[in-house]
Amino acid sequence: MIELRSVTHAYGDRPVLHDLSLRLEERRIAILGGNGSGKSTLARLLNGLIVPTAGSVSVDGLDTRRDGRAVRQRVGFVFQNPDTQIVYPTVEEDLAFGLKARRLPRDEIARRVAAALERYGLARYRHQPAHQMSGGEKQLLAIAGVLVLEPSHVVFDEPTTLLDLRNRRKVIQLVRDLPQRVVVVTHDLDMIMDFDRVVVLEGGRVVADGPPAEAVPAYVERLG
Ligand SMILES: Nc1ncnc2c1ncn2[C@@H]1O[C@H](COP(=O)(O)OP(=O)(O)OP(=O)(O)O)[C@@H](O)[C@H]1O
Repeated sequence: MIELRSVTHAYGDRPVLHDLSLRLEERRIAILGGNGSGKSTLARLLNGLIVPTAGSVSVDGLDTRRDGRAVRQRVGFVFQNPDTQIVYPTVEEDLAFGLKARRLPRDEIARRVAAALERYGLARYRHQPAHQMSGGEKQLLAIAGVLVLEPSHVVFDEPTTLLDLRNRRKVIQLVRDLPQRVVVVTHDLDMIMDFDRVVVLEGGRVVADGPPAEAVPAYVERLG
């Protein structure tokens, strides 16, 4: 479970999240909100990429401020732009990078990389330079690079924004099939219609929170 207790976050002296308290227990949770409402800030708080100015965030009882490293191992984070995430020249090396950093045994790394290449349809790109892939392929690689680490929660920041229809569908299906808890920041309403919970932010505050059938119309009404 991910829990936020009275979380306020400010950049400099400008607060962008105000006293948020949330228990994220459902399996698939979406964060909706207009531009600048604080969605990415909230997402980054969930895996300790940033820590709150006031209040606390915990993941399975681990505090992001105190146990940042352990939290980041539990909570995978997929950035909107895969270029931020891809670090290694070839697809295969990129997938192995995070596993090597965790000092897993060599044969375990090879096994996990081979399985990920297969599962995410990347096998034929194995030896290709990652920077030569298309935007959609890179997004899949970035997602695979996070999932290969087998996190117990996965946070996605606008995963379908840069994708064409085909890759968008692929990513939606992939997210749908994940066994982990997923938290998705998105503007893509189709993606979240079967989610368990939708949290709507406006001006750094929660203005709607419930199943998609309730929260999405509330969001659309507020934006319109
Ligand atoms: N690193 C930063 N330094 C200063 N201000 C920031 C920083 N990151 C975000 N902000 C500001 O905080 C506010 C909330 O930003 P955030 O990225 O969390 O919103 P968002 O809801 O994800 O927006 P969008 O839908 O446009 O991506 C914005 O006004 C933004 O300009």
